[in-house]
Amino acid sequence: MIEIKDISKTFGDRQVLAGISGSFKPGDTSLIIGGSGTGKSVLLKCMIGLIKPDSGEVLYDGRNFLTGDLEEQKTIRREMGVLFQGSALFDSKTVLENVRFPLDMLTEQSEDEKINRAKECLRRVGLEGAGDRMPSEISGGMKKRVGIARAIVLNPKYLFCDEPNSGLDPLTSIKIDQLISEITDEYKITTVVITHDMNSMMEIGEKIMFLYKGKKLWEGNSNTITQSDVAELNEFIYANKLLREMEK
Ligand SMILES: Nc1ncnc2c1ncn2[C@@H]1O[C@H](COP(=O)(O)OP(=O)(O)OP(=O)(O)O)[C@@H](O)[C@H]1O
Repeated sequence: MIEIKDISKTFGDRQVLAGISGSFKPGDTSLIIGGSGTGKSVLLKCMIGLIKPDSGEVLYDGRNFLTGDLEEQKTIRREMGVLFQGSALFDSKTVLENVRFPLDMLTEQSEDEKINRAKECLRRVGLEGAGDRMPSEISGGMKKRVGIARAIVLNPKYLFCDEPNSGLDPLTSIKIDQLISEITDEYKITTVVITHDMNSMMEIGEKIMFLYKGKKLWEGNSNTITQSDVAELNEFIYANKLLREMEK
């Protein structure tokens, strides 16, 4: 379980996050949604320790990530998997080398153990046999899968995905969403996904948090999202639908 309490962040004279609180449960794929520039990525970065909030708390199963001692922070960091926007693969490494990279950096496992674990993760994301290929030789959807395999290679308790659907066609997007959701459920991971994608909201939104100008204006799930009486959320959904219609 991840709990965030009253997170605020200001850059210069611009307040980007204004007291955000909420919780995320194991086995749930929780979504953070909202328009461009509303603070989604900054919130995610505060949660994973890439940005220090001005105030507030981030608790990982009760452990305070921001004020805990360095050893504890390191332990929590090792329990996180992150799928970055654009997959962030190393172009000069093969698919298998990309997936085993966290094992090389953070474990003392033997060569065989690392190769076997990386292969196991590639198998889990449906890329068995693609280990020797280079990132430039595979599709965008496959790259996301490699990114997911790398994010789960250390068996994370917490998984963070920043716009996992960006740049993908609708069908591939759905498959990637399903994969993230299945893995979350299977390993009882606490997963937090930032997305703009309306399909994702309807398909995998077990918990959805809507941000608007740095504030949490609404919280619910895919069943309740279309019944909200929050005007800003309704506008966001409407704009999303319109965009989707125009793309057809
Ligand atoms: N390191 C930084 N320094 C200064 N301002 C920043 C920094 N990071 C983000 N911002 C600003 O904070 C605001 C929120 O940015 P953020 O990236 O969180 O938006 P977002 O909701 O993720 O948007 P998008 O969907 O377009 O990615 C933006 O105005 C951005 O310019």
